[in-house]
Amino acid sequence: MAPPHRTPPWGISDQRPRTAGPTRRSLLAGVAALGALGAAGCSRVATASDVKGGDLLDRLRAQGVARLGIAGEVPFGYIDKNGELTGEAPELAKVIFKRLGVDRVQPVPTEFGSLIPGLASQQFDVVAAGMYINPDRCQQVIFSDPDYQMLDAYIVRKGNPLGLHNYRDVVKKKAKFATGTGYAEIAYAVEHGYKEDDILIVPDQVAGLNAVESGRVDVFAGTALTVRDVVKKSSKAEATEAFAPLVDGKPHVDGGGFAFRPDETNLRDAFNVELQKLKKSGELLRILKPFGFTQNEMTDLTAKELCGG
Ligand SMILES: CC1=N[C@H](C(=O)O)[C@@H](O)CN1
Repeated sequence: MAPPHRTPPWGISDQRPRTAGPTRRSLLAGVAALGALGAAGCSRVATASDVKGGDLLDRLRAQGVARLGIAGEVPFGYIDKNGELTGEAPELAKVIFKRLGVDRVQPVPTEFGSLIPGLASQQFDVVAAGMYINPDRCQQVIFSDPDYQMLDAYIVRKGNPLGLHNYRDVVKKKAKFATGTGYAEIAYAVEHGYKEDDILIVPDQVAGLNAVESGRVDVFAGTALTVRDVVKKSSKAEATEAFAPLVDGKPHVDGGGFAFRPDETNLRDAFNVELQKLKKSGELLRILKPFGFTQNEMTDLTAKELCGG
């Protein structure tokens, strides 16, 4: 097999004709021209390479694009049937990044459980998947304030034959339980006494629906909006009423937001300022409404509160 093509280091064993690339003289002329522009008082838009390694927001502005980690979950972040990036989180991110001077966003799809590792390993700049903000995740990433609040629901077989309405029912009735990779619902089931090794972890809500329809499991847990959406086309399964899982014995309402790498506080803070403006003006609800969000999902909770103070 031929070895992969490598660009040789500049000037060393470069086989291209010398006329193809810039000569030392033309490079110096370019530098001189830029200097002259500066001296004449003309400003130049910074390019990505100018701000390499600096503040992420400066870099994104220079690049003109922010990469969003999404998990193919309707209605939070997904590619629609026309191949377009959409969902509550990407649509909100588009508006906020534009206001921050970043013209475009670009999707990087992955599984939900790979969002935090993908963010940490620079696969994307921000997680825009409606991720719930909780103390465990706050050890690994920093969050914007939540843009919505949410309850959970289950996918069950039509008629809900085992009568599963919350995690206590699941444990009591020894139901076969599934949820998605990396989902917060794993910890909720465990908190209620379900053995972690007995949980079937599937890649996403569509696989969860299939598992319920085929009888491999009795129940799949997800956000109320995710579950409601995915059962729409099923003749064999339905969504339960939304409910609040118990955390430390008390009903818990989740809040979802955007996750950033721990040292990107500048970007997170700038993002929060714009998010708060959208909350105040009511634009936030207008952006989220097409995805099934209502006034009930609007929240004043903060990331600090959800991270545990
Ligand atoms: C939007 C979303 N939130 C939950 C979580 O953050 O774990 C999971 O249900 C996966 N999807």
